[in-house]
Amino acid sequence: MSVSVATQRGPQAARFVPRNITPTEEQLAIQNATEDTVLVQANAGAAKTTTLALRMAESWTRGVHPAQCLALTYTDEAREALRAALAKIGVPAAVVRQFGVETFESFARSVLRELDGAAVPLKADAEALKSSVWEAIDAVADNEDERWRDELVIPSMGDNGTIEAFLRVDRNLKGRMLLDLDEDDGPTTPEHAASLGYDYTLMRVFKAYERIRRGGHADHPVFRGPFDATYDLARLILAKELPARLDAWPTGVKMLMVDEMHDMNQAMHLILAKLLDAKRFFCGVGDVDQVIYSAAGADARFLGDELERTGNRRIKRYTLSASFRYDASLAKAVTRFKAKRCTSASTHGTVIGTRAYDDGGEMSCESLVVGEIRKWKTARRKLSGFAVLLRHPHQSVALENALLAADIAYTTRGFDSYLMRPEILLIRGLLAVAADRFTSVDDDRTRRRVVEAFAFFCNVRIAAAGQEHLTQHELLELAVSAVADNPVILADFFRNQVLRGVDPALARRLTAAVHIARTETGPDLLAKVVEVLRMDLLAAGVFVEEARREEVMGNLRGLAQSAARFATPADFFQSLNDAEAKQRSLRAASSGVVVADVASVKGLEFDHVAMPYLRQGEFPGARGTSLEEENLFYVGMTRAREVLSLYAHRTQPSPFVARMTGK
Ligand SMILES: Nc1ncnc2c1ncn2[C@@H]1O[C@H](COP(=O)(O)OP(=O)(O)OP(=O)(O)O)[C@@H](O)[C@H]1O
Repeated sequence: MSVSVATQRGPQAARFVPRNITPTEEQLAIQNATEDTVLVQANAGAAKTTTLALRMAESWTRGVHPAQCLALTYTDEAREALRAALAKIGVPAAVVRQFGVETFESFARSVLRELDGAAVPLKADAEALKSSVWEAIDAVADNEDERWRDELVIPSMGDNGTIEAFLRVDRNLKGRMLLDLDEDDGPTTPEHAASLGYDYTLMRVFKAYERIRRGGHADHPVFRGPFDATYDLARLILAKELPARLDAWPTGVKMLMVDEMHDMNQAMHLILAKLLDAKRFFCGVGDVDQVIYSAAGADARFLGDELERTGNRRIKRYTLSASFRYDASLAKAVTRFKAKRCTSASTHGTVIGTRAYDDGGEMSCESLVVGEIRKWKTARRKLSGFAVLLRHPHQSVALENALLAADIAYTTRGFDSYLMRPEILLIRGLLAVAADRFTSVDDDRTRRRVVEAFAFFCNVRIAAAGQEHLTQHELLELAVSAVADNPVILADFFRNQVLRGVDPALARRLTAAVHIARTETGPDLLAKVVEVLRMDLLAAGVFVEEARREEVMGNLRGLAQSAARFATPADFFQSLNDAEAKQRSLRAASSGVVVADVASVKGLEFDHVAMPYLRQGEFPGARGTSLEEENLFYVGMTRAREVLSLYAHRTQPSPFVARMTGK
């Protein structure tokens, strides 16, 4: 029978004594655990990250150099949360810096760098990967050896929906490593694709795409997408091709940790299992109900017995039974919402408030949130302890406007301020042309981004006599800099480069949009500009993901509503510039409230969490799978320490609210 050494020795065995908290018996047991493989599965806020930090600090106190400790996570936010927990329990900043705290991806990149030889370019998003996907589609369409041509559905050029579907398959196949693990290593057939649950064409495209990405070399890709380093390293491990001697491999690491282990997918698991081939301590923590990346293959089973099944380790499970973050009332709400046991050990109270909001007026959602923040401010509480969590970025337009009008400083996480989103910058550019007032955008970086937005959405081809030796990219760079540095020439740039350098139909739409902005006034003006521009078509031309294209339209609807309050387009244009300047000065003066999407605060906590816009069709959103939406909501509500404010639509409230409050 295995008995935890910590239980035998008791709490006094711990050498590291934390600041700010008094560890419980359960925490001390993990802090002192001597088994080599420790797993902790516990509720949100039950001190998983803190206890991992305690374990790291204990090892350091016992003489393990912090650099011999490596903690891996999936996201940068989780990395940040672990470093914050180390600091909170009193580990000196210099020591915190020396601990290895990496994402699987950054770890994989650092290992592969040694093998790659030359640097492999990173293509960070769907827009950057798009051309390679089209190349792969062409390769599949042109393949004369294709045996199941009738089964292929080749999309037409420009169909971003295909790119989105492909990238989803790409991420899922790589996260799950389905093709790599598949015993049936023969050619891809329609039956084989169907048996794995994928579309045949997309599977063919995946194979072609990977050939292109590898450029004919097994071990030196031409580029990598956002999670490709994890996949490439996992493949090498699976094929037993990882060189035995690698300087970048963390041979000297004695302690290995994984935080937020529910984010693990097969590729990450292979890397972890390889790291655990060597004799080193392992502690992993997670919460199966916080799986929000299943599209990338995240699977709660990796918190199960996978390590025992695939390696020669015996798992010792420890528990952290109660949450310290929130009190019994919120723990009860978690029990109701997730149908699981959740208790609290918190010494502070948590108030859950629910307000009904209307579509506009004094009881609009943003007015209510602003009212709550004002109360918080009046009580002299820190604004940075107040987080407003949104399900969709477009919801920030009305909220940011309300915050600016109320002189409340804020920062955004997980998305840009709406003023800096490309579609809003394009509209700002058109209004600047119409009003001939580009000079009143006082930040040159914003002016650059406005000009770039023209190029981005309109696919402008720059003509420059005498500079034919330059590429389009270089010409565009020169044009952008020239206009940003000398804003009075925006109108010339628009007339001579944009209107002449784009498709004639688009030129007509752009001209019509500027004409409306010059000649018309009234509350519907901006909606008309957006309509005549056919922003939906422009968005479809550049954004791969449908959700992103919907965000564009959502952002513009929000902008049109804001515009309705202004007498003329010039006034509205000026108000956006003023808002930007005000946002900067408020931010410089004080750290503000946090406006974030839920995923970007996973692992973090705030004294006050506000969740606005809880309406049917918004949260849960129409798109996501219901379990993932439910997990997102659970992550959001469990970020709160003292106050959780929920704002539910008066006539169409989100069903999640009733489920958690029981009313
Ligand atoms: N023994 C303790 N006494 C009081 N507070 C504690 C104790 N241990 C941890 N905490 C506090 O409880 C809160 C939640 O801890 P932590 O963030 O580690 O939880 P978690 O389980 O990792 O959360 P999540 O599931 O959201 O990632 C933090 O404020 C932490 O400082």
